[in-house]
Amino acid sequence: MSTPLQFISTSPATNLTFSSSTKLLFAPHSNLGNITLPLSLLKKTSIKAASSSSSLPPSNSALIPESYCSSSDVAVSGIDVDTVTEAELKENGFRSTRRTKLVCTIGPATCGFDELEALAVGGMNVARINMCHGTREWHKCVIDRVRKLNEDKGFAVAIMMDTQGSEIHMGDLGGESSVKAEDGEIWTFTVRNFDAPRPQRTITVNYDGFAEDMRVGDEVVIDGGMVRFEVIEKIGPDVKCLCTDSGLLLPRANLTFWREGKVVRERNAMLPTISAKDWLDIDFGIAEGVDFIAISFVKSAEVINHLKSYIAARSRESDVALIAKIESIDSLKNLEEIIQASDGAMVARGDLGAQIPLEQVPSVQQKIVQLCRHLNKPVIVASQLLESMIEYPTPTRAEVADVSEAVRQRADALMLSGESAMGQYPEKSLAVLRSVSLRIEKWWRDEKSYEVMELNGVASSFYDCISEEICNCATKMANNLEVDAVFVYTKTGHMASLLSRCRPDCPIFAFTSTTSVRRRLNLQWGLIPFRLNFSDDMESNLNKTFSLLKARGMIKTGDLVIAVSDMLQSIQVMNVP
Ligand SMILES: Nc1ncnc2c1ncn2[C@@H]1O[C@H](COP(=O)(O)OP(=O)(O)OP(=O)(O)O)[C@@H](O)[C@H]1O
Ligand SMILES: CC(=O)C(=O)O
Ligand SMILES: [K+]
Ligand SMILES: [Mg+2]
Repeated sequence: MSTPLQFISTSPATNLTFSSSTKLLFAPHSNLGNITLPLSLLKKTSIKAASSSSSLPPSNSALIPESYCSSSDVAVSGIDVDTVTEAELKENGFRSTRRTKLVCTIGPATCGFDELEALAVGGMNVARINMCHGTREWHKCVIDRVRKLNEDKGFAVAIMMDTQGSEIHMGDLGGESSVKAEDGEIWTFTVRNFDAPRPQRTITVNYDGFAEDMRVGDEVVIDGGMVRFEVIEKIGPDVKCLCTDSGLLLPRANLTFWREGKVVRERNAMLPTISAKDWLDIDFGIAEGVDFIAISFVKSAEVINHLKSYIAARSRESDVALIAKIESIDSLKNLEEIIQASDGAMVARGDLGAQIPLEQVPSVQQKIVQLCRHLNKPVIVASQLLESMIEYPTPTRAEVADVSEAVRQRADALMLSGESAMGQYPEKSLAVLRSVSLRIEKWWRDEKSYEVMELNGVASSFYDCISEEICNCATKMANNLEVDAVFVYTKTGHMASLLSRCRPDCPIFAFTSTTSVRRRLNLQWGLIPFRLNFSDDMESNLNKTFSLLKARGMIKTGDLVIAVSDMLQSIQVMNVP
């Protein structure tokens, strides 16, 4: 079997002049040095959006002027472009666009239209809803709002639904947002339900076998160590515990149990990964057409495969991607097969840090990030990235260092949890993630000092193998020739992810004909996804793209581009005519 492999150099490329493209390389970016003034960055964004279309008046409620980014605009131009990326490209040039993607958990602090819009303008690529909290009606409302904003304002925010999972957790504190437990206090953990108000210093637990399974002397660890108790007495359904480490108890916080210095796992092992409530939430997610479902406390590849066949049976059209949350000891034991079976993974450091010693979390994070890249699956680093910003407007130095490390590891995406769900400074937190990402990405490009990762082959067929080689070569050429962008024409998104996996120095413009593929690509490092109708004729695809993007001021004559496609399996190098 032979597949035609085209290696075309179109005429403008035969006399390549690098000077014009290299000038773009390190365009000064006034924001980059500023990681402690997130507010000014957000202001800058709104000015930027307004000024890039100078004839339009700035809108006061919307950060991007309405007429600048209306969906009719998008339709007329024949290409769906993310208005936030477009503004960023125009201002900073290709080389300085952000490569690391940002996920924001939506909660009471950010569920309003204005707040959601501010996050989208601030660079949110994916909105996460956590089914541990809130009602399905509440989540539906958030999904509808994000969709409406995408439609009206030309954003491309994808939606990720995160399942509750069936680990053991506390009840909801009778509506209180938090309760303080102090050292030396005696609290009761119980499986009883209360109709009347919850008695003082009483915590309900969702696991019926709780009182039976506990032993005097066991340690009860809340939310991975935010609060600790020691079991002192068992009385029927009640377990009396002494608080040994004071702290705030949050509604539905996770519980782990330690005996003789080790996590007790037997009882967790008996719980299903996907609970009855999770199945209903998954049905809801499929019906709402969410882009990603993140599965909490995955223990094996089997559950992912099972869910995939369930989704396929329920809806042939559905192409929801499954993200495996790595947050338990069991998931670490079966790491490779779980990631292989999934469409991506999340390093869920919150619960993970409750199950393994905290000092092991950094090396496990690096291992998961690297493994995901080898296996060509997007990976999200999550939890406590900017925890102090729930309360304070600036991050700690240690938090900035943690974010930097995740960017340096070249994770696909970073995630905000409480910072954006219920914190006081959601937009500032996002601005910090954005500016730290940009700064570290630029630093690594300038230094060229990052370790070159030898990537193993991932192809499962000869055809795939060709695609993979094309992407590896295109990346090498793009870096050596210092091109402005790689263009990829991809139906399924696969070739775009193979390019992303190589982490090239320039951004990747990914053209795909379906909206759902485009939104899914939003999670992947360095991809700028566009929706475009294209044919099998690369020459006409390129001409069409060039004229559409030139008309929008996103590229200009002379820009150096490498184009690859998964229809023709070709590589072309050219200057924009
Ligand atoms: N939809 C929501 N409604 C109310 N509060 C929420 C909502 N989503 C998140 N929160 C708040 O934000 C906090 C952090 O959110 P996050 O999604 O990280 O949840 P979590 O409960 O810590 O657990 P996990 O991420 O492990 O499921 C939560 O503890 C909760 O207080
Ligand atoms: C995100 C999540 O579930 C965790 O960190 O535990
Ligand atoms: K969850
Ligand atoms: Mg978790």
